[in-house]
Amino acid sequence: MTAISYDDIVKAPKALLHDHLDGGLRPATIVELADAVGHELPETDPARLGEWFVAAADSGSLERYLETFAHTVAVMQTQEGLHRVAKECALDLAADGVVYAEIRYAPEQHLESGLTLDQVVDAVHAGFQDGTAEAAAQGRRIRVGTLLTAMRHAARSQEIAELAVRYRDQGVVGFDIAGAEAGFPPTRHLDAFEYLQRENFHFTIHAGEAFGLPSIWQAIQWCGADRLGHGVRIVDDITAGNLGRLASYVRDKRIPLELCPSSNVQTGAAASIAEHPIGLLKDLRFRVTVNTDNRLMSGTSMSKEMALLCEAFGWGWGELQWLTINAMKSAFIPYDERLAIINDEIKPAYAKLLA
Ligand SMILES: O=c1[nH]cnc2c1ncn2[C@@H]1O[C@H](CO)[C@@H](O)[C@H]1O
Ligand SMILES: [Zn+2]
Repeated sequence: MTAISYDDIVKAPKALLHDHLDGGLRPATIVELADAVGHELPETDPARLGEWFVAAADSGSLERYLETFAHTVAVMQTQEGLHRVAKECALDLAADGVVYAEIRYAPEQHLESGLTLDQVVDAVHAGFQDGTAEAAAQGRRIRVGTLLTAMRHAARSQEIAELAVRYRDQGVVGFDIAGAEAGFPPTRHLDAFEYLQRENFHFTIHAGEAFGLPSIWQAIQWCGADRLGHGVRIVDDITAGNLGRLASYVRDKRIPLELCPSSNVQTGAAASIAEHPIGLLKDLRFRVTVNTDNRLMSGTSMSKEMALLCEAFGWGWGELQWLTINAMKSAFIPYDERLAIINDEIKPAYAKLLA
């Protein structure tokens, strides 16, 4: 099999389920916005600032990785800042060949200058609308939905869950919790998850990234998560190819794993891409998806993550199609819309690549 080129991967349609809005800013935009609001940055040259983020996030600890977000969240406190970041996010993903994306952020982190939760969501959605329209005008079709995240150390999850449901017909497709995992089990937010289930709404939970099986078990069996954010530590329940009860449940129920290889290497959840459990989980036919998590902090993109996996595991178009269809099957938009993207866009494009 001939190796696939990075440029060809960029052109192939891709689907992205796990990407943080505040983890994907363009360095040059951070510099400009920080200047406007008087926020002090560790570097003011865009190229060096980009390198600073990757190096600082390359810490081996989720807690230290998360500290870098202070500099992105600081410049996302106005409607203009939020609008610009969302618009550029849609444009950057479209330019990378992403045709479907679910982008998450925590509205409660953007209230420091007096915006209301509704103003935050409205500004982000206007940005995504303008970004997708501009991408379409350039001949690139992308659909973007948002997930509203509640911070797991905070106590606003019920409020954010209600906000997500209120905006369900205006671009919000799901809910999530994020932040430091150890010490903050998902059951702290059980009320919010029970509310979302009664509303027939969708949610994913960051679990099994910096903490192991108990976190995954709670996310699924107590909270009812539709998908697992990361979930990579499910391998702790697999011994020499034999699945324990929790790993079996996750595989049998086809619970999607939102795996983020580069991010996991930075936070110490995996030693390297080549040693990342994604290889094993794919061979065992879990519902594996590939994601960027934070493009800025990992210096990555969907195409880069896929290229890294092709290089590490010898994967080709067959595997990339499988990952892409897995992601579309696991998306939070209605079934008929998912099917249309799979049948009208993904399958025809990969059929040509596979030919
Ligand atoms: O991989 C991750 N694990 C846990 N929390 C994360 C990760 N990436 C980002 N955030 C957190 O989610 C917030 C909202 O987007 C970010 O501000 C960051 O604190
Ligand atoms: Zn994440």
